[in-house]
Amino acid sequence: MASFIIEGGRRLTGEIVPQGAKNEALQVICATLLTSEPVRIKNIPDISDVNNQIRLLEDVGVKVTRNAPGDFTFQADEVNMEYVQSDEFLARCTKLRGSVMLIGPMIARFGRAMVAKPGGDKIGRRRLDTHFLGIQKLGAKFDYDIRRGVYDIHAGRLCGTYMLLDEASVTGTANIIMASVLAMGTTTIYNAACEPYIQQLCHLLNRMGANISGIASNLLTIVGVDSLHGAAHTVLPDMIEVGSFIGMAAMVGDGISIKNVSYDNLGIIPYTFSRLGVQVLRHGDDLFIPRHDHYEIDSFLDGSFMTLSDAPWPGLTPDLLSVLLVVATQAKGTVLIHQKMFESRLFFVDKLIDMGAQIILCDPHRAVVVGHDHQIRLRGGRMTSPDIRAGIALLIAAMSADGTSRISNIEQIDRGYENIESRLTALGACIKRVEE
Ligand SMILES: CC(=O)N[C@H]1[C@@H](OP(=O)(O)OP(=O)(O)OC[C@H]2O[C@@H](n3ccc(=O)[nH]c3=O)[C@H](O)[C@@H]2O)O[C@H](CO)[C@@H](O)[C@@H]1O
Ligand SMILES: C=C(OP(=O)(O)O)C(=O)O
Repeated sequence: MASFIIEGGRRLTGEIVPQGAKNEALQVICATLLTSEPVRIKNIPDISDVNNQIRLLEDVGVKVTRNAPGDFTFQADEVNMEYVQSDEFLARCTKLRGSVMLIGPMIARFGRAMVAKPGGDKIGRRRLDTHFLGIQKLGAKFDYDIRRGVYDIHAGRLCGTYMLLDEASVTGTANIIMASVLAMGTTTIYNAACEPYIQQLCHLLNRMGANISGIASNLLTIVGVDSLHGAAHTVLPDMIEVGSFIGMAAMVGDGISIKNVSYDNLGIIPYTFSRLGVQVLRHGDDLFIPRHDHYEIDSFLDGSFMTLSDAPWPGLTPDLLSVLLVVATQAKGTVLIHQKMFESRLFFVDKLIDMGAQIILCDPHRAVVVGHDHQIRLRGGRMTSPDIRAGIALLIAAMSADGTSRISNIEQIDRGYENIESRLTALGACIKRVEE
């Protein structure tokens, strides 16, 4: 276990470059299993979730070559399907959520996959119905092994079909797409998730020879092909990291440029920060966030209180609500943060309340934040990072606070933010990593 010790009150200034997107990298790495030819992927972030996913592929025999930092070639020409069934492999899969996306490509190409309960953030129920129902509809059979607690999935060649997903699950959609690209006939997925992560996966698969149309919409049509070939791909900047940096710059910045953000793929994120009164200035593909000594939360046109809530893309990603909530603690005004998708992601507000923030946790999904308008500063304290996004939100709170803070369980932050302490220290933060 490691902790961060943070000296609060420093103003940060300079330029920062976002890493490649974690959630996209987790998908496209799995897609390399769909061909025996080499697939080269650039801008892969050096974070623990993605490194674990790469290790899983290596474990099953995929040849992984590191061409340069963040630039890898994967070649799945000798996959060991015996090892996929081992307890050792299944235990490793439970370490991260992304491992669940090995099912789609494995069942499509090898007719066999195994899955135990995947890991990832402990943020409430995270069901897999959408994944399983979709892959079953394509013709796969699921047997549950009670003794081992794993699903054993078998199939001959999958058959394309129409399906209306019960929810626009991100990893579920990715899994079904990867299962259907090699199926016989046409698959139509309605109520598909369409985050940039999914769009990027589809573009890569098309470059590998797949036939996917409807990309960026919630209606995808996939005409199955007999085989896929090698291709190259570059992962987009991580929009959640960009959003985290916007929030950080608003709270503790003295003028911060966020470089090469791929603005068109940020969707509603910049606008959402502007609703809290944060100025997000666009210069080409960079963002500039000026120093904010004061920012004021908007109200709706009818004068009612602002609400920020998550929704499937192109709505607001749930992964930024924790950061938005922290930013609101120093704004002028009141906002309701409504986390609709996950039921255990707002409990971290207790720590912010201990630091002096004015927050009412109404229920597990909703918190009302009454901003201090910079009249009262947060106080440093001891806290633990319950999940990846609460972790970064607490780090931002600690950087803005008076005094010293200690955040433990920072392995959660390491899951999704590359080398965060040195990147923020380069901007003027005072953050030290200590092993416990
Ligand atoms: C590895 C990865 O890519 N993880 C992301 C992925 O997780 P993941 O793919 O696991 O999340 P899902 O999209 O499946 O669903 C998230 C939760 O939201 C609920 N739900 C989902 C869709 C919907 O329309 N309504 C609804 O309520 C689901 O029941 C579930 O409880 O998408 C989540 C939702 O953007 C993000 O928080 C995660 O960072
Ligand atoms: C919830 C998240 O990740 P995961 O789905 O990998 O747990 C996240 O990235 O905020």
